Amino acid sequence: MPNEVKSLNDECGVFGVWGVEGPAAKVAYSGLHALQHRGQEGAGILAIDANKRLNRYRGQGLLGAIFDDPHAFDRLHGNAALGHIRYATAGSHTINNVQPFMFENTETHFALSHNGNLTNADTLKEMLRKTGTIFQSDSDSEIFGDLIEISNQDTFLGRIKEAANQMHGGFAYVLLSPDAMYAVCDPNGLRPLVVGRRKDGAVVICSETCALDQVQAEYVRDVQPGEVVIVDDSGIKIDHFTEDTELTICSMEYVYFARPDSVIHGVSVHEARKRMGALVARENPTKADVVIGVPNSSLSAAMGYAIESGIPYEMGLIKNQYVARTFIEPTQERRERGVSMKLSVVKSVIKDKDVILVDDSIVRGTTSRFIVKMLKDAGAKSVHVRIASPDLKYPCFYGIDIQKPSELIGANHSVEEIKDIIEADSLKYLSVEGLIEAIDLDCDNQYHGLCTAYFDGKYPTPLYDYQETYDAEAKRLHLYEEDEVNG
Ligand SMILES: O=P(O)(O)OC[C@H]1O[C@H](OP(=O)(O)OP(=O)(O)O)[C@H](O)[C@@H]1O
Ligand SMILES: NC(=O)CC[C@H](N)C(=O)O
Ligand SMILES: [Mg+2]
Repeated sequence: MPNEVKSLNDECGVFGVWGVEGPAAKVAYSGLHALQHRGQEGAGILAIDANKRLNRYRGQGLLGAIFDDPHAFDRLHGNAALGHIRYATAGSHTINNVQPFMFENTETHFALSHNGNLTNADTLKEMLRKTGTIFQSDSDSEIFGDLIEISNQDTFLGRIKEAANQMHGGFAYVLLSPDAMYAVCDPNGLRPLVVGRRKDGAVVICSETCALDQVQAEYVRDVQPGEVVIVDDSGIKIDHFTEDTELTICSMEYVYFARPDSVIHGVSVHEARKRMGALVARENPTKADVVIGVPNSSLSAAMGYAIESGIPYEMGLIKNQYVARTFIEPTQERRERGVSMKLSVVKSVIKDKDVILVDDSIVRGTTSRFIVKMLKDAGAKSVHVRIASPDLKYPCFYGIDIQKPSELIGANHSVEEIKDIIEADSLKYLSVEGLIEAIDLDCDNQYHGLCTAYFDGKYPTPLYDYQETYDAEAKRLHLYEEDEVNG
């Protein structure tokens, strides 16, 4: 496994490219490299050769290490390729679950890469099992391909649409067949997916615009909820599998997951984070000597906080560049070890100072508890923790690995208790209204275009297979009652 430390699990990255002048697999590799922050558990690239055969190379760990094998690209010929970076939300951490998945039983063979999490995967698997489907993995992602294979529709596009209508939850899929590349986005657009075009005419569909930049592709458009985008030698066509759509893209993409140089639905992630930091400062004015961020994800928010408050921004924490993200790590023990190997204090910045520590989120509390202690050990007079997103109390079922409320410190403790647990002098979060204002999507639906369920429990869809377990655990943790009290 990679030398990776992350407290919030990432979301998976997908990258597809059609019509490259030259080997498409190399373009996919570059694109996936820019998406590595979205998952560190495994990666794969598949290419379609001149004989329309699918060839794949995949492995566990970081992309660079997997493709360091001198023979990795030996069979990856052709002008179209599909890649995936995995961070597991469903299924085991095994090589069988590393994507792209290949489907070669039908006359139309194809491959797929998925970012998201299906909320009715168990029900669909049960149904598929009865039709005789033999699964190649225990991941939810392959279900789309299995549904396409059993569909009776006449055309491949018809089969894609029929299958997409049976799935619920978060899904941003890219599919590749010898005839075309397709992008399919769930009716709420929970996960990001963008289309771009290179100078050689090749079309790219991937999770974030930072990967478009990496492969010199110009942004064309975001894939919208319910859409099927079809790319073939005649160009890009837009279709849809449903018109019953409502954009509620994951707000955590803006808070934490996406790279700051990405733009999602017209909003720069870096600028949104700066506004989150500025608003948390405005909502909770506090006197202090320095503002510091927690590299990497909260640096934009810390800058925004410093500018708004007028308190100098300083580099109080250093991140070891050879250790990766913490939330993404699959076990708590590895997360804790990860944080301690990852961050260190610049003592001259901290000693005898009242410090504002800005982080983008508290999930399990591993990171903040550790950092506050480090800052105090380095001589900080006081440490005021400011979180540039609201208190994270509710699990996510759409593609982030926080499915159990019991894992979330915010679900189990009040803000006052969390402040004591992390031994901070004070602790404040951004309000949900502040978060919506900071992201400022150009969307006037009831959700302002965002899924904020992790903070307010307002899930934009039914939870299907997860509903019963969620209800039981939420009741046990008194989440509903607390919200009623809070009005
Ligand atoms: O409360 P916790 O469970 O510790 O999780 C929250 C922390 O995890 C994330 O950073 P992470 O270390 O994953 O990645 P980063 O280096 O990209 O900021 C996030 O930015 C918080 O710092
Ligand atoms: N983070 C993701 O998008 C995960 C994809 C898929 N659900 C898996 O577990 O592999
Ligand atoms: Mg962080």
